[in-house]
Amino acid sequence: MTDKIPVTVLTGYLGAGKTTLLNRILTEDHGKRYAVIVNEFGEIGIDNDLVVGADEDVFEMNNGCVCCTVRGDLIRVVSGLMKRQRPGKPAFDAIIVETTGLADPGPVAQTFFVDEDVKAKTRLDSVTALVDAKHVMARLDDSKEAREQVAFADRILLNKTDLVDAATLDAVEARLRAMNPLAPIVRTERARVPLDQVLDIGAFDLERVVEVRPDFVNPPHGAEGHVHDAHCGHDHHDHDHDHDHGHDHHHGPRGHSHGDDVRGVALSLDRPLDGQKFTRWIDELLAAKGQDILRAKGIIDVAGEDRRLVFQAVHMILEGDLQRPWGETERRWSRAVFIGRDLDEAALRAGFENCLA
Ligand SMILES: Nc1nc2c(ncn2[C@@H]2O[C@H](COP(=O)(O)OP(=O)(O)OP(=O)(O)O)[C@@H](O)[C@H]2O)c(=O)[nH]1
Repeated sequence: MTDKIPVTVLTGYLGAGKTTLLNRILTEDHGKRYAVIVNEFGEIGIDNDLVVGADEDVFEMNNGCVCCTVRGDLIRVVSGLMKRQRPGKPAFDAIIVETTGLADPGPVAQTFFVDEDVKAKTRLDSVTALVDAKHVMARLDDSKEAREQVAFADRILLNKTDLVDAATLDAVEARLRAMNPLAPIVRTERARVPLDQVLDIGAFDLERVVEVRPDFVNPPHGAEGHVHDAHCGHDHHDHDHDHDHGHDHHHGPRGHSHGDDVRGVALSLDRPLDGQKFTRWIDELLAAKGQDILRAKGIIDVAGEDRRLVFQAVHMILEGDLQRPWGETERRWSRAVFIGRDLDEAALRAGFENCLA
């Protein structure tokens, strides 16, 4: 048991603070080597690039959504990791999986029980959910995924405590507690938490999960959560995406929709943008449409600037700063992703292109 590599799954709605926690873990002086698996939205690779020191230890699942294709991806990535070795021991001390904000963590957790190879070498240590204290109430009302994430967690970090008052925090905590009576709730700002409270805590409780979801370890073919394996008689990676997974989303060529109306729009440009124009555009856009924009983020090539402008938004709350310089051989380009309801892709694209220097 103890020589199995612990796996921590980070879940939480769009913008709750998963990457913030991940970066905290990776920068802390712990002498451990972590393999990090991130879910990438579409092909433009923003998330991977926002993980500090993103290097050979960060692995991508390229699909932005944890439907069965990504579970296949996850099995492939984890199996690959297990084959690596340091002298006398595995190549990594632990694995951290950051799921997308729109994912139900159940299928990801399931991967560590269903695939024999993965099961033999890893142990699911915990599913930790990040919660955005400011926005979570509305999301618990309107998003099934947000509710699943809270219900499924072994540990909850009630994050962004700086953005709300004490009464709101108490109300949020009471609601989380009602949805998940067992998971300890830790209040955090910028996901600041002692790492021994989130890593290697042995919190995942299969019995509890099986009580809530009896099919957890062995969902039937065709059911949500089913993992295709050798017994299915078809190749997992090649199957057609249009068939019915028993849940309600599909992937388009650019956008990605989830549930009825939440979708993503990815934009990119190979020419530099005018920094002032871009700032004005994003400010005005969030002021006008911030209710519908659940999440926006991007890395911008600003004309006349050597550093990368990174912006992040959760609804109307925008943060942006100039971060590290572009590398000598790095491709300089601007990428942005918007995830929300009723997004007007053509208008977003036109607005973005209007910012060209
Ligand atoms: N005010 C405040 N902002 C925070 C806190 N934690 C994170 N943020 C900001 O919230 C935004 C989203 O944080 P991320 O860590 O990228 O969130 P995420 O869950 O990884 O987002 P997705 O992967 O897109 O779902 C960023 O701008 C963070 O700087 C906090 O405690 N307080």
